Amino acid sequence: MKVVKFGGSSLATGEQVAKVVSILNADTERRVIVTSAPGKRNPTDIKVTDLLIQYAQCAITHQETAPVVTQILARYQAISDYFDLPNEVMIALTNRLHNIATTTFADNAHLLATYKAQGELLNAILLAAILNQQGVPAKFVDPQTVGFLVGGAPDDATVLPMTYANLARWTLPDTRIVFPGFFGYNQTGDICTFARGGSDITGAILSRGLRADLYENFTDVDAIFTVDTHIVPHPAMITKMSYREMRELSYAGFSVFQDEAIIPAIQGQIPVNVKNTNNPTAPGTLIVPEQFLFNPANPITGIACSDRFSALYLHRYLLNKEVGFTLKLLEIFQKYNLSYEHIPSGIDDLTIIFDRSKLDATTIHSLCRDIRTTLHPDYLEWIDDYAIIMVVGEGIAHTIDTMGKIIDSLTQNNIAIHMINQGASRISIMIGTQRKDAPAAVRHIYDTFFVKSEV
Ligand SMILES: Nc1ncnc2c1ncn2[C@@H]1O[C@H](COP(=O)(O)OP(=O)(O)O)[C@@H](O)[C@H]1O
Ligand SMILES: N[C@@H](CC(=O)OP(=O)(O)O)C(=O)O
Repeated sequence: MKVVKFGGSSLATGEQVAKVVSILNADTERRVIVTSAPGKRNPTDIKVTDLLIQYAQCAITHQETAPVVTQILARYQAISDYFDLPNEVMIALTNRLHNIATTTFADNAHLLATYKAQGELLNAILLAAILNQQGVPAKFVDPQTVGFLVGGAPDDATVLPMTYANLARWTLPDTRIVFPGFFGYNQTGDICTFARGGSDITGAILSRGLRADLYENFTDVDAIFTVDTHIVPHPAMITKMSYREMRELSYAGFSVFQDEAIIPAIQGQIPVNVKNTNNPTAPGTLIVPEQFLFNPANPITGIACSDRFSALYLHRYLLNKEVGFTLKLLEIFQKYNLSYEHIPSGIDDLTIIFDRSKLDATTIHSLCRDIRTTLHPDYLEWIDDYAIIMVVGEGIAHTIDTMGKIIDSLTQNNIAIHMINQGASRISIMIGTQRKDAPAAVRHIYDTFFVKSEV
């Protein structure tokens, strides 16, 4: 049995949904289908999830909601019209979208989560109707009815362990299942969503819970590329990679697969196949456990780059001899309810790397003030202009010259390295640079390890 997730790009229009129907028709093992909300139809389009956020914001601020509701419904109507579905389907979707406006929520965070989740929910109802009309018996399943339970923040949920027990008890019907991605229910029955891109997580949870043979993740590219195509045009494709390579690369910028989604797949040892809805016979990228031989000719699988980080640099002589310095620092972070991403350190220096999206200017200001007064560093600098490049490959642990080659490729091209750290995982090397230097740095590293690209 396969769990198949279709991303927003695969469900954005009637034409795309028709491709989804053929993909399902081509393989009866594709039993559990996870939907995203309709995504962008062109680069300037707005995803339905973003329209739903606007809808929620209008509701919270008591502004008129009719224009955005019309825009959202038009997206589903266009798909419904493509298949000439009976009116009842759109009436049901319209009622659901209007009904949430009359629901009472514990707070605005829960309101926002419920509004956002409608994108995948309505799309799952619509897709089930389309499949039935196209002769593929299918049933919409609400996550609540099978005990798909989550905890944590309403907009950043995590799956509860009992979900797996609930899924193990579920006997799948003979029809296909259409299951909305991106959200679950907490134990008080409120909708909570995963982080953005989280339909990938739903697919991985279902794959593990239902012990699928394969988790197919359909998107709009033939495979996962070795590097961002905006930086290197026509890069090499990754045919096979390990779970932990995917985890590191998605964390550092490969947005094609949500970075938390690999975890349930690892726990269940479910292989993941990223494939293209627009070219379904292409083999795509297979993500599997690490027990396969790496290519000795190239230890690198991919190079990711992200500028969503900031760094706090601290210098104090004899830091290495001072007991409790890092503990006090971590206590300050705890006071601010702040998690950090990495802490590379030297004898007298410490750099703490944060996810910039979790911090505002006021917090940064008072955090730095607290550190100065509590820890008296000789030098403290907040570095907003920070990019991280992650060079990832199972082969890194088996070679001795990879780090040297990376450093050479950057220094020979006058790119200043602010931080370099061979990850504790032994399969990644992290490099901090100024943001402006990051794309060129990625290109030079790529050209060192892969066939030179056309620029
Ligand atoms: N290394 C990479 N390989 C392939 N695609 C990538 C990579 N990094 C980022 N992407 C982007 O991920 C997109 C697919 O992910 P996403 O937009 O979430 O798709 P979906 O709508 O299917 O969920 C691709 O169109 C591409 O722009
Ligand atoms: N629709 C949600 C969840 C998701 O996974 O979407 P997509 O499959 O289009 O990345 C979002 O936009 O975040």
